[in-house]
Amino acid sequence: MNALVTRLEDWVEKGALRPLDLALTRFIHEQEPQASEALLLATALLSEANGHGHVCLDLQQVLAKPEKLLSPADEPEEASQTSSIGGQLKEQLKGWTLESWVQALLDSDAVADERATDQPQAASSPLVLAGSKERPLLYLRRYWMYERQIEQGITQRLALQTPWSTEKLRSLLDQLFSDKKQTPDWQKIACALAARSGFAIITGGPGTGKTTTVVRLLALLQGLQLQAGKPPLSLRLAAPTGKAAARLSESLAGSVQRLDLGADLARIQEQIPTEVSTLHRLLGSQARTRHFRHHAGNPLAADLVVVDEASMVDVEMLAKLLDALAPTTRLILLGDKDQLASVEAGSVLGNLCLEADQGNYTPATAGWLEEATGEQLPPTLLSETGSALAQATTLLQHSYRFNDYPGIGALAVSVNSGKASVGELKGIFNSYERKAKEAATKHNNLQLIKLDTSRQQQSDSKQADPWAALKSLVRDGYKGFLETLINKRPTGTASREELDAWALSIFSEHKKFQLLTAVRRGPWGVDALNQLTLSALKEVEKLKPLLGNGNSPWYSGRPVLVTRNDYSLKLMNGDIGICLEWPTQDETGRKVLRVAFPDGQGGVRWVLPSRLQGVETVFAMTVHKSQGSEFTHTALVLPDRHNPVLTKELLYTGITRSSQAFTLVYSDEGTLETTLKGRVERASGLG
Ligand SMILES: Nc1ncnc2c1ncn2[C@@H]1O[C@H](COP(=O)(O)OP(=O)(O)OP(=O)(O)O)[C@@H](O)[C@H]1O
Repeated sequence: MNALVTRLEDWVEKGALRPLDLALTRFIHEQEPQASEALLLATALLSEANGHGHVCLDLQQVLAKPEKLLSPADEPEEASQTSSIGGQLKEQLKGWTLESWVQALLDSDAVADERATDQPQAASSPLVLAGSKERPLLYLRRYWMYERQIEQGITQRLALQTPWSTEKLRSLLDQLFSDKKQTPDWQKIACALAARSGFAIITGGPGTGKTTTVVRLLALLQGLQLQAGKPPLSLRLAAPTGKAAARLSESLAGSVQRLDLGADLARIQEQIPTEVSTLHRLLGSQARTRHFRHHAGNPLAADLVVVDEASMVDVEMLAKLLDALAPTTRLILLGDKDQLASVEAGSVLGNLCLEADQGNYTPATAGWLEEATGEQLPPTLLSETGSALAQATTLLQHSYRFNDYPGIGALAVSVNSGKASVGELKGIFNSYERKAKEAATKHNNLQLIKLDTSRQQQSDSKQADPWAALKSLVRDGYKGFLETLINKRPTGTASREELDAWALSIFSEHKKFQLLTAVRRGPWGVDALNQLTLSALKEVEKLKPLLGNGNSPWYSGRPVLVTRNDYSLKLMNGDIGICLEWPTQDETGRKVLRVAFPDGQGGVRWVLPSRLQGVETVFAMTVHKSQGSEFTHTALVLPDRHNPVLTKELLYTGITRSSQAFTLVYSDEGTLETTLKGRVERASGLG
C-alpha cells in the first residue's frame, strides 16, 4: 500500500496527478485504513479524470487504454515524463480484470453499488459504482447525482403535453415561416418540435439560424398564448458566459426587429425578450458557495427558459438549472454539438445529441410534423425505435452565415467530418487562396502559414526570424485597432461622450482580429504568444510609445480578458476590455489609464486598472476561452508537437469563431494530422 501512495506522490510531483487527486485518495485511505490498492488507485484516477472533464471513470477503458490517462492537459514539455508514468500505470494494472476490480471496489464501504437503480439514494458513500455490468462507471457521488438530476429533469419535461392544437400551431407556423428557403424547412420543424415538448434541443453549426429560429419559436409560443386570450408567457434567456449572453442579446434584438409579423401579430413582437443573462445570474449565484438562490425549494418564476451556447454548459450547471426550474417550466437548449465541450466536467450537449445526425424520428413524429408544419422528413432520418429525446431534437442543416465566405464553411465541414487528411485540408486552403487572388481581394478568406521553428535552435543570427510570418500576421491583424486608438484619440478637452465614442470605435476595430492558441502554457501558449505579439507590435515605430516600456503591466492598447465574474464591477468572465490613455492628465500631472469595457447596452464602462483582479492580456486567447465569441478574422496557432488537447473539435471551434477570414498557423505536419484525428472523449453515463 505504501508503495502505491509513494508512487502517487511521485506522479503528483511530475504533474501527472493534481495534489487534489492525492488529497482525495488520502481522505479515502483515512476513512478506510484497510482500503485496497484497487480502491485507492481508482480514487486517484477518478479524481484526475474529473479534472480533465470526464464525469466518471470508465473502468473498462482504463484497463483497455491506460495510456489515455494521466496526460497533462496542455503542457507538451511534460509529455515525455508522462509516457513513463503511463508505463508505471500499466504495470500497476497488470493482472487486474474488470471483475476483480469491480469486486474490490464493492467490498469497500466507500463505494455504493447503484448499477441497478435510477433513484438517487441518500447514502453517504463518497463513491458510486454505476453504469452496467459490461461498462461499470465509477463516480464521485456528487457527479452521479448531477447526471441523475439531468436525466430526471429531461424525462419529466419530455412527458409534458403541448397545450396547443396542431391546427393552431400550423396556422401560426405558416405565418412565421412564409419565407421558406430550404426543403424541408428545418427551422420550422425545430419550432414545431420545441413547441410540442417541455424539453427540446436545437443544434446546428455556425449560422444555421439557431437565433433566428428561437426568435420565431418565442413569437410562436407568445402568439398562441395571446391568441388564446391568456397573459403573456414569462420567458427567460440565458447563456453560460457574459460574452455569450451579450452576443445573443445583440443578435436577438436584430432578429426580433426583422420579424415580419403583419399588423395583426405585431403586438407579439413586444412580448419577446431580448435581455439575456448569464446562467449564474439567472440562478442567483451567491458569493463563496456552489449554491444558488434558486433551487427546488425556491424555483425560478418562468414558463420557458432558453439556454444558448449549451455546449459550454457543464454537468453541474445543467443539473443546478434543472433543479431551479419548476417541473412545468419548459427548457430549450441551443448550441453547436460539435464544438468543444465545457471546461468543467461533462460534455452534456454532445452526449444528449448522440442521435442528432441520424434523426431517429418515429413515424408518429413524422406524421405529427407533417400535420403541424406541412414538412416531410427524409425517410433516412426515420426509425421505429427513436428515443423520446430524439423526438425533441433538431439539427439545423443549412448555414446562412458563410454564403459570402464559403471557404470557412467548407473548412469547418471538412474538419468536423473527422475524415479530413492534411492533404485535403491544404487543398481547401489552396483553392480559396487562389479564388481570393483571382478576385483580387485584399484579404484572403483562408490562409495557411507554416512556420519553420526548427531553425530557432540554430544560433546563426543571419537566419531569418522563424516567427516572422506570425509576427507579420499579428501586426496586420491588430493594426486597425491600434491605429484607431492613436488616430481617433480625442483632444484634451474631450467630453465623456467623445471618449465613449472613441472607445466604441476601438471595440469594433478590436473585434476584427483575434489570435487563438490551442494551449495555455509553453512556447505556443497564451503568455508566450502575448509576448510575441507585443514585441511584434513594438517593431512598428509609431506604436512603440503606446505600448509601454515593460515596467508596468498596464499600458495603452493592452486588451484584457476578464477571467472571473466581478459583480461589483458588473464584469463577467469572458468580457474583453481595452486599456486606454485618456487625453487629460490627473491633478498630479500623471497619465490617466482606464480600461474600457462595453456595458452591454451600447455604452462604455470605464474601470480603474487597479480595481481589476481577475484579468489577463488577450492579444492571444485559448480556443476554449473564445467559445461564445466571434471575430471577423481569427488566426489559430497550433503547437509544434502532439498534445492531448489537439482535437478536431478544437480546430472546428477555432475555425467557426471567424465570420470572414481564418488563418491556420502550424509548424509540424504530424501534429496537424493528429489534430484532425484527435477526438474529445469524455466518460459519462448520459446519452
Ligand atoms: N431562414 C433564413 N433565411 C435567410 N437568412 C437566414 C435564415 N436563418 C438565418 N438566416 C441568417 O443567417 C445568419 C445567421 O443566423 P443566426 O444568427 O440565427 O444563426 P446562429 O446559428 O444563431 O448563428 P451563430 O453560429 O452565430 O450562433 C443571420 O444573418 C440570419 O439573418
